[in-house]
Amino acid sequence: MLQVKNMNLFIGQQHILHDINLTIQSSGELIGIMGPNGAGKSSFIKSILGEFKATGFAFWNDKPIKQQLTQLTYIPQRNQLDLDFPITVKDSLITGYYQTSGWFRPMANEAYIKRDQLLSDLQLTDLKDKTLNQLSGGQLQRVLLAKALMKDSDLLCLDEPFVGIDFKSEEIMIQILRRLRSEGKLILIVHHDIHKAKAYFDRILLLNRSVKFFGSATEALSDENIKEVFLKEGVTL
Ligand SMILES: Nc1ncnc2c1ncn2[C@@H]1O[C@H](COP(=O)(O)OP(=O)(O)OP(=O)(O)O)[C@@H](O)[C@H]1O
Repeated sequence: MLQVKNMNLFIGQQHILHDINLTIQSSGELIGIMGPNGAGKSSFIKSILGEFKATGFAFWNDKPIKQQLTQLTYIPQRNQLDLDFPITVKDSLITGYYQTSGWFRPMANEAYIKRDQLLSDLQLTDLKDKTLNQLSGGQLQRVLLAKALMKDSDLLCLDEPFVGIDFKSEEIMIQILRRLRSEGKLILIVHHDIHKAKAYFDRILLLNRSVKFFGSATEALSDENIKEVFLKEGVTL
């Protein structure tokens, strides 16, 4: 269960998040976090994961999230990554394994098996010897997901994973995310494309500095909510 209580975030003089209260009781769900540009969607994810110093509380299964960060998965926006370090796809997945197990533990055989399975699941096997800076946006996003899945966590947070990627990569990723949902994982995805949201998400959190709506994807994206949350800000659909 994810619980966020009285969360407020200030950056300088700006009040970015206002009194966020949210409880997500779930045994496997895809949750979209949506709202107009500048609504605070990324800030919300960063606040619950302790990257931004918000007031209030964020709990995962009744324990503060900050105390269990190594067991949770966060995939930031691709444009926030430094791709200058020439690491290969296959080695990148190994760093994902060490992030959970600790750098000084020997690499277990099962980790290699898991890596090869994930490379196959995300259709990356043919790209395994390429360096990350040789990949297209969609290929790189698939690598980030595969790397994150080297860790076996029950809460996954992805920030705009589908922006600027090819159709095939999006399809491969959504199939994997649905599989994770069926395995009982809670998956939070910051997303902006209203058209695909109903097909992708079970529930949607509409955010615009405060919680505007939280409920089924169909209800969240009613004409009234779209007008209220998105169009007021001048966003064109
Ligand atoms: N590191 C930061 N320093 C200063 N201001 C920030 C920082 N991160 C976010 N903000 C501000 O917080 C507000 C919300 O930004 P945020 O990126 O969370 O919104 P968003 O809903 O994810 O937007 P977008 O859809 O455009 O990515 C914006 O006004 C932004 O300028």
